[in-house]
Amino acid sequence: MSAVNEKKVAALEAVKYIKSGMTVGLGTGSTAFFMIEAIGEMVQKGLKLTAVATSDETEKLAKKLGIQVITLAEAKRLDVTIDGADEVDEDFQLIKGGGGALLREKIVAHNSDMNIIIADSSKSVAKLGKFKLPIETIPFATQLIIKELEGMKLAPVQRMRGTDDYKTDENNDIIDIDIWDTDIKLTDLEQLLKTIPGIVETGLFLTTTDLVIIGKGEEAVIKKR
Ligand SMILES: O=C(CO)[C@H](O)[C@H](O)COP(=O)(O)O
Repeated sequence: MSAVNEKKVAALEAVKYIKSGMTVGLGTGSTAFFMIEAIGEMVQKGLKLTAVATSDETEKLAKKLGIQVITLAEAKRLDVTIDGADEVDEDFQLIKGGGGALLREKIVAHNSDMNIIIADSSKSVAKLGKFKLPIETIPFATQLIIKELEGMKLAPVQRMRGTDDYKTDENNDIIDIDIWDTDIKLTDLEQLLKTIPGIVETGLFLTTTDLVIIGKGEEAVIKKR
């Protein structure tokens, strides 16, 4: 079965956790797309919910499908957030940010009572780091941060869109780094990166995930923390 179908299988399983009256965090990316589409259908059939979007793209899609989108401040707290991931390991640790929405995604995850990650089977890994870890930086500091990360042997590469710097919804930059060979523990690496002024957020989501739903063939494999 194709990755696209596995994404859909995982998404359709995840929306079963949504109940009427909930405030739901909507993730970003091609897997989250199927979840948002399914929630749109549920809303059209009469389900009442409010949603907080993790990116401008998600907000646009949700509104188009008739989902009521509110701000995080209005929501105060979310019942459940469903989002994709670039990699997920056996300890519920993730790399996210391939789609560049890591900052809002991490804020929304932090403010959710339950976080469900949906992914196709290729995202399930024994060890994080084949996927380059995205970090979001303030443009004022980006070039100096790149130099610092080079010194840490993390092979930083600034993300581009064509010939322009890639920009996040917050108008920040993304630097993708290679953590595969680092012997620094992930929790320490996360802390270390956050001590560098100008790094706003990293794509390491180490503690927020409660449930992982992997589409494997026609089946949804559910893993609970
Ligand atoms: O973190 C993300 C966006 O910032 C996405 O969840 C991640 O990139 C996975 O995307 P996709 O479902 O398209 O593979």
